[in-house]
Amino acid sequence: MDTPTPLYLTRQIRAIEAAAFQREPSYAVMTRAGRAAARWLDGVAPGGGTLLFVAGPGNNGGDALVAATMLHRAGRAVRVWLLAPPERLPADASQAWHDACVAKVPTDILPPPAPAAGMAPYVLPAFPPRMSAIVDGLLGIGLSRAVEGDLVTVIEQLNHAPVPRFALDIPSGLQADTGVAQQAIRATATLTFIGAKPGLYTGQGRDFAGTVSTDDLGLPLPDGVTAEIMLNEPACFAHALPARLHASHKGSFGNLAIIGGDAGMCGAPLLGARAALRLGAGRVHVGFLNDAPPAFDVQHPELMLRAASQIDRAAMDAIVLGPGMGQGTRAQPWLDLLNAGTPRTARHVLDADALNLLAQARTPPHLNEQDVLTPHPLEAARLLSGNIAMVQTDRLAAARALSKRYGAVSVLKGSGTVVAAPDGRLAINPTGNAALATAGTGDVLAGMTGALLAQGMPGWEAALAAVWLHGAAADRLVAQGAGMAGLAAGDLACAARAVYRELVELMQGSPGL
Ligand SMILES: NC(=O)C1=CN([C@@H]2O[C@H](COP(=O)(O)OP(=O)(O)OC[C@H]3O[C@@H](n4cnc5c(N)ncnc54)[C@H](OP(=O)(O)O)[C@@H]3O)[C@@H](O)[C@H]2O)[C@@H](O)CC1
Ligand SMILES: [K+]
Repeated sequence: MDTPTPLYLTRQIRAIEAAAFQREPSYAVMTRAGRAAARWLDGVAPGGGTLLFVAGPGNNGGDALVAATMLHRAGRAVRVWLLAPPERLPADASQAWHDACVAKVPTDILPPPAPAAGMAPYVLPAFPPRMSAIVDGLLGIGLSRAVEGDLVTVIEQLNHAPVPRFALDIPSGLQADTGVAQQAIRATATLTFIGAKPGLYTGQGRDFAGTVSTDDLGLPLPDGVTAEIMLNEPACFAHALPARLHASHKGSFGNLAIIGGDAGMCGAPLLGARAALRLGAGRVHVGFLNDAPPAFDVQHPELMLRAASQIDRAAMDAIVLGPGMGQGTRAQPWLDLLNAGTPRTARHVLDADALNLLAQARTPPHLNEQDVLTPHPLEAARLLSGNIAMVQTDRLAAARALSKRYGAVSVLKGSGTVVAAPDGRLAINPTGNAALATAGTGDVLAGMTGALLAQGMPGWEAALAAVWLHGAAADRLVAQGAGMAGLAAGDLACAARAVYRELVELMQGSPGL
């Protein structure tokens, strides 16, 4: 199994670059970036037409110029639009411009976009005839402020061109550390240099970056740079997946209770419980807060349904609090039981209204690194006494702050779910898609997390595995034609089971489930 992919913040990429520039000329590194880009474009960009390279005022434009020159020399039809005065380019980009001119690459120098939109809108020239793709070398990790003025119009026009767009390093306008973008190139695919960046995978990154490939340009990590953020891949959690020995019984795979289901919301804990069953929990109980709990689940009579008050808390290995729980008087005592001084054995997953109650708690409950919080951005904002914009502006920082404040693993849901541990570990999940934007998928995730905790996985690995499997299940369903629109949360459990089985087979080399 591959080692997990590290994600680097801009300051770390700069440190790697700086160390490299001590050993070799910076233009040699740019040449490698341009060559990597040329090779990549040769493989992914449609042939038979002109590749339009759009180069900006910095070294990202330099990468584009080097790639365009190499492809031109190799006989591909290219054209470069330089949206900056050549005499003001930084040294390496200037060298790349010089080399492009010497090689007689077809180029046009366009007026630099003004920082504030003028009276007349900035209109790009007509695209080259038979243009087959646009290569985005406008802005890279040197993005220092929001995209404004004429550049907004330029990006809009490029985004409207009816051809694929290929971004070099990062789609122009996307913030590499956070995945925030007001306006950015909407790329079909991105080739990122030196190391992958978190902003390509979370927030708006997934929508703008398309398929991401990485070329490390052969640069080693210098002393003092360590990966603080990982891409959540099986290598991050597979070692902790529960083993399933032949001589085992239902007690070997844990007791899980899902507590919730106040009046009118009985479906939520059932969704979680069904998913937990499919992820291997030994016994799954559902404790309903409403007065008339259903006697059994027609779809899954294996589940044990009862009033929440009849759940034997001490017998549980894991408890999920929150699906359909509401914030009524029957819900609060379940949170109070988490106060310091109240003994408990079960690890807890807190979801939905359990999180809203947690946010209102006067005395913070006693949570630890074996417990998992699964907020969406609004719940996270409440937990951090902030607002959604604050959370979404830096999802990594928000997830880290949640874990620090509450002492538990936190799973900040949304595009590019972020998982944080109280000790500072961070991961971004690459699986999942917009089909998950439907009611009940959060209940399913909470149930899956509870199932893995009940089977003894540590909090960090259980959260990573549940998030990855949940997203991979949605990806599989969509690939099979179930969605994007219309995927039902209840569809996820069996797909997650199939993905889980394949993962275990991959790990063990034989059917494990
Ligand atoms: N040197 C090398 O050998 C290597 C370089 N590499 C490549 O270089 C890239 C980094 O290059 P870079 O540092 O020059 O920054 P880049 O992203 O091109 O942009 C800077 C320019 O944009 C401007 N600008 C910023 N924000 C703006 C905004 N909102 N709206 C408008 N303008 C804005 C900014 O202006 P300023 O902030 O200075 O006013 C400045 O002029 C990196 O992503 C990778 O592709 C790698 O291949 C490794 C080898
Ligand atoms: K770019």
